[in-house]
Amino acid sequence: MIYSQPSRRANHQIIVPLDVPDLQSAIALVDQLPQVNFWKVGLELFTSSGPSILEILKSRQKRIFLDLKFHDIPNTVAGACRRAASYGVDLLTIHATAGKDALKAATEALQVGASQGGVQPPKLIAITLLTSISAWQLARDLKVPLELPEYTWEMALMAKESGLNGAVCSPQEAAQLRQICGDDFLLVCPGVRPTWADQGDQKRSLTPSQAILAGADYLVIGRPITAAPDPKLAWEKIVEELTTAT
Ligand SMILES: O=C(O)c1cc(=O)[nH]c(=O)n1[C@@H]1O[C@H](COP(=O)(O)O)[C@@H](O)[C@H]1O
Repeated sequence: MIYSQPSRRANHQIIVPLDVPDLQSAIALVDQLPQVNFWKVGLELFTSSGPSILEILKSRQKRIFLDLKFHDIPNTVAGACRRAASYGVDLLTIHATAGKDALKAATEALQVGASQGGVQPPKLIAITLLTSISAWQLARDLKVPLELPEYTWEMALMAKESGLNGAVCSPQEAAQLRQICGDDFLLVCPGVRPTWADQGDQKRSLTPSQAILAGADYLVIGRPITAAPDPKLAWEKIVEELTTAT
């Protein structure tokens, strides 16, 4: 089944990563692209600058995807999730391969952390398989005997059964995950590349319009926008593509 989203939502469906080395560069990017409603704070920026960027984004009424990709034993993951939930962010990531016990501990810890912080808990979404991994690498390097699509379905289903709100998947798997996991399971797709952008290290990509038509709720699009000669123009081209496609 093909899903489509109302076009007026196009500029709310794009999440732009702040993949920059420090707070100053992050603020400069946020200032350069006031049209962006949803920003992602990931490992590079959080490692260099800690949580201060979160308050800055909130003071500008931006939505926040805190992409820390937790992957550890249940007790450690739960502690990290309690702290992360207290920040009042919208989305938070954990690797599905942390396993069922860690996923369940994470979902429970979010409730505790959010109530301690007096905020709403974030939606917890599981990384199924990084979009930089090809089918060949999955088999040869990671020694996974399942076919790649099946592996991602299994990871998404485990996440759903463990009480998570959604998954991060490549747009190439979005249509099947939507069918398998249902309409109320969030699908967040990185690895999105307009036809005019470089692939970079992404191995399983589709265009923005293909990803939305496949059933993605949100698209994470970084370098095609942030490394473009004119980031504002690149953003507008992608919004236009989404608006005409849906
Ligand atoms: O969790 C993520 O956001 C993520 C998962 C994944 O499987 N692949 C992936 O690329 N990402 C993130 O999505 C962003 C993609 O950036 P670009 O490749 O520049 O569009 C980066 O910030 C990655 O950390």
